[in-house]
Amino acid sequence: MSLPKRNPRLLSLEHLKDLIRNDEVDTVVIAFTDMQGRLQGKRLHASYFVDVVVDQGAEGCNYLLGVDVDMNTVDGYAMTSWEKGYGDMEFVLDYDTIRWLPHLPKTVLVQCDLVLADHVAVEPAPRTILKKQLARAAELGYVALAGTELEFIVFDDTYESAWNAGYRGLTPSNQYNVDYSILGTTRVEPLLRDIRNSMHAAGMVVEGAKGECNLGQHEIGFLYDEALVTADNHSVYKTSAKEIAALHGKALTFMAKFDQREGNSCHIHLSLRGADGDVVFWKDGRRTPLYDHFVAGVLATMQEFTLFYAPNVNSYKRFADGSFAPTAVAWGLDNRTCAVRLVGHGPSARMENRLPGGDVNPYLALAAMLAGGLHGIEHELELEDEQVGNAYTSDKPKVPRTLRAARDAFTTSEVARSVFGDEVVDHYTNMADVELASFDSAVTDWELRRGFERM
Ligand SMILES: NC(=O)CC[C@H](N)C(=O)O
Repeated sequence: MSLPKRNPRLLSLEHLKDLIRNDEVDTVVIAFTDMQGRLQGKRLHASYFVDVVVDQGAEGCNYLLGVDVDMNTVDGYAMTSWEKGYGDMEFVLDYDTIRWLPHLPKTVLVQCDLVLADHVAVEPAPRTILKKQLARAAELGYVALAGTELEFIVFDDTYESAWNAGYRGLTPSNQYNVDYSILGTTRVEPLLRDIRNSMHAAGMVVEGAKGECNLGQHEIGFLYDEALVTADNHSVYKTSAKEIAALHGKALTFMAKFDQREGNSCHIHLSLRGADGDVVFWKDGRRTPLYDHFVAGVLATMQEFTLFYAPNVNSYKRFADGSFAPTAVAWGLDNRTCAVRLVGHGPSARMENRLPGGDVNPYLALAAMLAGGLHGIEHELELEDEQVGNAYTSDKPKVPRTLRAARDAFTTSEVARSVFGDEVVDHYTNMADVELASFDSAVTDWELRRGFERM
């Protein structure tokens, strides 16, 4: 077996320079993925990119790793604050990530790492966090292969009208459950096709699309790749899908739970390979001890690392019994009621983590799965017996039910502190604290509906 090759539709720097010289590219977006999983960065004129940025790099304010989703400056972060003057961090362009954004005219994207003035990596940056775990895996002789499966819900409203309506009374693009429905998905095909074909041209291997259960819910699947490539692709796809929906006059959401029907998941598939791509999870027709230790480690750390799988208040609304989203920390063979489902055999043997929702940060979730799995390998953790039958009604340990519970489990986790480091654990604990304080001060429409007249 060999490892996945670099996608031929990605561009080299030399090729990009030619395209700019021939005026086929006039805009270069440089961006990194922030804590919330968003692409943040700048649009550069292509000539400025070639003449200046390729040699000198670019900077951005370090508050980008210390704001909430509304871009409010908030307290509690060690690396960035008013006291520290909110200085710059450097964008280090990763020229292995140059790609077309085909839905935008003459535009390409370059993804970035973040370093401080002294060229030290910014520890709490999601891409840094994943790279650190990939380096740990490499030290042990392994490469991580991964795939992420994002679900989303499409509405026939624009983002602007949805915002102005307070997200009430929106029209989903399908009126009924379109799970696997060809007819139902054909209704949304102009948008889905545009996303699939754009992402193909952007250097991803698109498998296909299928309908899902909630009204207007769909999923576009991509082939697995090395974990960093998959996380990069995931970030680009998520932003592009929203941009393309907007071009179609529609809005789509990846939020974990839009309403009381099925939520949006982001199942993550992961396996290890040897450094040359050799299969290490399967031998002589069965799972290897290494595979079992890995899965045992993911399960052992699942509650402590749930903050990285379910980062928002809303993420926890998804964990409902009988919803295909997990509530039990259990593993099973092709069992969709468990948080961990083992699928495939031989070279395709892999674990599926069903915990993450569409709001997950792929770098953090992949880092958590790797950190947990490597912990299992290093400590040769024994894999418990598989869950047979319905895990929802089993007596298995439960997935944390709230962001507060996940935050407490994360911040007190010795494993988290040893594998991610105190700086990272404290940073993301603060992120959870900020979200919780904001949510605790909000009066929800649920409270108004119950309390305004009748209490
Ligand atoms: N495809 C599925 O298994 C459905 C997953 C479900 N939508 C969830 O939120 O977890």
